[in-house]
Amino acid sequence: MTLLKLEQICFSYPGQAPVLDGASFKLEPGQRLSIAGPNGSGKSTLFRIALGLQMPTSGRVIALGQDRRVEADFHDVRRQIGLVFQDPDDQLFCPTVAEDIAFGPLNLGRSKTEALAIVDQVLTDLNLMHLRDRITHKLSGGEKRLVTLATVLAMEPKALLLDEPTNALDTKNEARLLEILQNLPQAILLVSHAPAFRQALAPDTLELRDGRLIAS
Ligand SMILES: Nc1ncnc2c1ncn2[C@@H]1O[C@H](COP(=O)(O)OP(=O)(O)OP(=O)(O)O)[C@@H](O)[C@H]1O
Repeated sequence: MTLLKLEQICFSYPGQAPVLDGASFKLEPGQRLSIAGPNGSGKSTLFRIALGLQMPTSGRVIALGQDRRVEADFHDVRRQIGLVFQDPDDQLFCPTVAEDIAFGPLNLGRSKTEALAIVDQVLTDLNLMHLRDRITHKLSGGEKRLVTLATVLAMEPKALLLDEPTNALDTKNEARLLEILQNLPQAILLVSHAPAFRQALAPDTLELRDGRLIAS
């Protein structure tokens, strides 16, 4: 089953020229796909539309085999397709790292013991156990980014939408993140301005130009 299919998406912010003007793509299970395009071309907007955080003016969002039209249609989508936001501060809101990672599993109905076991497992997998009890807002930018990925992986999604995941990472952590992502089973849709990172993780690239996605 195709995980995500966007068909002919059009979208404008009020009083502005259209950002998206017939953008289409699809993401299959296990697929790795990049979206490239200049600043302001609409990449983050496209991600938000894919998860129902913004509604398109026209076009179809088909996720996990079903048409998604209204807010309620997207609750299940957001559980199964994890978005790692461009800015970690949009995603981390609990006092500690462990609480932030536990939030998703608790929300899905896991017990506190189960959620804490998931926290430890995800942090161990990402080699981040040393951050477990840190105050989230006091983490460095790069640490926040890795914790953000942990919060999403804790939900065991089928796909990851990654918006500029290498932002704020030093060379060593960028290489570590790449290795982690390369070994994940999930489908990945990557937005990145770093050509080498795209090439290594998801060389199959669509270019967002004039509101449309074109194979490059
Ligand atoms: N909430 C908003 N209200 C009005 N305009 C917005 C809003 N969010 C984004 N825009 C505008 O829409 C356009 C697309 O923005 P978007 O963030 O989707 O681009 P992007 O391709 O992700 O950019 P970047 O590569 O810089 O992250 C830009 O011109 C931006 O200024």
